[in-house]
Amino acid sequence: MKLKKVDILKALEKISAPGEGQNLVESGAVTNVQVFGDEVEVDVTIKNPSLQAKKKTEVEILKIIHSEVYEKAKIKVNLKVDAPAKPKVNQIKGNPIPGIQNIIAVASGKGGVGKSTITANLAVTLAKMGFKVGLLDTDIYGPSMPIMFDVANEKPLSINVNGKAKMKPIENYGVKLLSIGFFTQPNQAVIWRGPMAAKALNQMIFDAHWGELDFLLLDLPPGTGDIHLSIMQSLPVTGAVVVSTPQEIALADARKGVAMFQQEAINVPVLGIVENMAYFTPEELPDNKYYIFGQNGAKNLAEDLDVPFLGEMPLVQSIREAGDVGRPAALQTASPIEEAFEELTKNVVQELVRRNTDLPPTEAIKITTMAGCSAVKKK
Ligand SMILES: Nc1ncnc2c1ncn2[C@@H]1O[C@H](COP(=O)(O)OP(=O)(O)OP(=O)(O)O)[C@@H](O)[C@H]1O
Repeated sequence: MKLKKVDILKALEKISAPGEGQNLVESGAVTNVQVFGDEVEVDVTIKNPSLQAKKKTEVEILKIIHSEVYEKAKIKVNLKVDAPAKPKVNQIKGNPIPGIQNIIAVASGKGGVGKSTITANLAVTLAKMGFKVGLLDTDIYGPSMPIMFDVANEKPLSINVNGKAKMKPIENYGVKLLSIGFFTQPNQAVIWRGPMAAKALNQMIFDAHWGELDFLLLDLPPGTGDIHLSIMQSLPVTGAVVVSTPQEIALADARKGVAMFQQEAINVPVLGIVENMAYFTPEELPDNKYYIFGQNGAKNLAEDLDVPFLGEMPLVQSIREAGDVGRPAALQTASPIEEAFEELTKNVVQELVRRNTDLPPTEAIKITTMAGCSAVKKK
């Protein structure tokens, strides 16, 4: 059968690209149609860059030509994306903290997805790379950093700095740590509410002697509550990392987490999404992977939301054990876990460098190269 270009165009007038009002022909999305006998080649350019939109457009083109023109037509779709340039909205809030170059907030929508584990391991990996690192555990509901860093019984001392009393962070594995956990009894329910918690946090930031830091990591509480809003508004947060497992309910909450950072009142650039517990690997069978929470969920979410995918971390028993005994797993030298955390950390730094290049040069953002990462051997 010999197909006609005009019939193909007429069929394409019946569909539109996701998120675009006009039909494919009217909007100018179809840039070329060629027919050779029963073969059709359609060039189309859409604005929505998500994988879903691309797939949907392609499938709809095939369907409409098969149903309206010729059911055995051999169709090739050449799909391009021409996303409108997003305005740069990366505005740093709050006053810069003298000596602290970059503040990275680590968040998750859902609790228990491994946000604190990822934060602790990012911190020790950055320290191993030669960066000066601080970690502030702001999780008022379940501060876990004192245990993860094996300093649960320590109390920060008050020191005198230029005539002012300052709180001295506890240091272990090259990371300076302050946590709400240092100021609460282990068995006491934490019922600090918004303003009080925000005040305590502000003290740990502004009345602490952090010294010079390349990175201050914030372990945020799970969810998207008031405490997040006040932290983000009072601190010059350089970027946010969102942790999720590949599971549907975790992803729905991670999506809310990303939306929180991107909303106007907060407006913190999202450095990317980490997929934790991406698959289970038994220690004795390191090549076996079991996708118990589903496969690539966070990776697909990152693509869908058009934010960077920073990497995946397997579910490994020794990561949990290392957290429980207070020695983050990334400290196990020459292990696959150490390598995986190095890869993840490099991706975070790379995204941060990219963000900093885009951002206005404020005091809060100074790291503009990955020089420090050269300490880590490339695979
Ligand atoms: N990749 C992993 N492999 C094995 N165990 C993990 C992994 N990531 C986290 N865990 C374990 O899962 C549990 C929950 O992790 P973690 O406390 O880091 O989560 P969270 O998201 O910070 O939780 P919340 O914010 O609700 O307190 C911990 O016991 C931790 O050791």
